[in-house]
Amino acid sequence: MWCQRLPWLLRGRRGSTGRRWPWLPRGPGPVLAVPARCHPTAPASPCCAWQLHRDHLELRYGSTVMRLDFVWLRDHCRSASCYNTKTNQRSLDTASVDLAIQPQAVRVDESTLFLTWPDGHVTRYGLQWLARNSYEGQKQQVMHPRILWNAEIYQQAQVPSIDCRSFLETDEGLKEFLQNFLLYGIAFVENVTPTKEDTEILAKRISIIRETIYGRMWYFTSDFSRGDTAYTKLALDRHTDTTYFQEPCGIQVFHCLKHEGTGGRTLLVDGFYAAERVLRQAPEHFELLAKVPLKHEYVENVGGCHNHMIGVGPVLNVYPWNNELYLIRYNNYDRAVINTVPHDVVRRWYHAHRALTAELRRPDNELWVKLKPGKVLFVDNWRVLHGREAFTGYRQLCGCYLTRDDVLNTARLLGLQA
Ligand SMILES: C[N+](C)(C)CCCC[C@H](N)C(=O)O
Ligand SMILES: O=C(O)CCC(=O)C(=O)O
Ligand SMILES: [Fe+2]
Repeated sequence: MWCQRLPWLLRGRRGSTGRRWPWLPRGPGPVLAVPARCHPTAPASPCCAWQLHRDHLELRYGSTVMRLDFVWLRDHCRSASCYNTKTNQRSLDTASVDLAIQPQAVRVDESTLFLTWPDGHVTRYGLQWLARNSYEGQKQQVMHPRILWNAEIYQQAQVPSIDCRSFLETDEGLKEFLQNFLLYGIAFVENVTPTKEDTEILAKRISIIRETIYGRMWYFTSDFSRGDTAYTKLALDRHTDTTYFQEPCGIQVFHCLKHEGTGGRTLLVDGFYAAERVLRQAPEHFELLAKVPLKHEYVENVGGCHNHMIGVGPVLNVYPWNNELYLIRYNNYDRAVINTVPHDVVRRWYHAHRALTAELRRPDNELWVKLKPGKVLFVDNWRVLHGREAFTGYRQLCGCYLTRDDVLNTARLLGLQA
């Protein structure tokens, strides 16, 4: 094991003596002429040590140990001939790189890795850039910082609603709104004129509206104009929408324009909080919910509306490299026949689904709000489940779906991590 002999692993941080530790590659003879070594670095910069292997460079920078494949190192070259910094696009034809490529020479100073390739081309990498962009660096990072909540956590946080004018007219207002939205998966704008047109203006401030089979901006009342229980007065248990799309809608906007009657409160539940609890209590349940693909389906034949949508995917969708949850697909109404799961897994899946449902239904996870004209709710439909209480009387909601990429785009342009 080479690491047993590497001083930086024994000593933690590199000492201040500036002494070099020569290192010989192990295994069946040295593969490259370049000797690996731990280099002295400026006192303030993290220790850097490196070692060459047959097909990759192993580099320790601070606490990150990176294994950088030679083809990867050639492919990501940021030199003027390989990368267009005006368009931020690769110009290098990756298919022209020899898949057995090895650098001819390697050098590291306190901030930069220099590689010379067999054709004489020189590639430079900032060590910080490598630490951020390596697989190991990504693994340590979360893609989306979030605050998971139950009702108490959310209420105690006293997340403010953003005033409509500040949202529409200032970057600060918009940024605060988006920060709340990214952290909690829900956010409110208040003092909005209760019309469909004004709601559309809000939506367009952060995103492109995602047109679906329900239209672009939709209005709905309990008139059963469409083949879905949303268009009735019945209670709706917690769910995410459009689970029957290959890519469920990212965000849902709700604006209650009118309600003359009783009931009709909106229920919000942080699906990621519930999933996190399942992970802690029964990781095997979490894993099953993340692995077993299911179908959701929307079959409609009402009036002139004929639709048949199918979406396939697990209940919990995680990034494969760090297991971070990014999408929950949970809609017991729209879940289709389970016919993609082998016999011996079905029962285990039902147990896992029950465990998640039990968490989602814990009363302390339920946030109940009464939507009022003027107050617009944005829900992260990949994370937060919504439902509603049964109601009486005339109730009219308007809203739309947003494309997730465009909301995140706006957030990034304002300097937020999204
Ligand atoms: C929001 N809007 C009323 C337009 C549509 C409702 C869609 C309801 C469907 N069961 C689902 O969960 O996707
Ligand atoms: O009526 C409501 O408050 C919400 C209904 C619903 O779930 C939906 O429109 O997606
Ligand atoms: Fe819904």
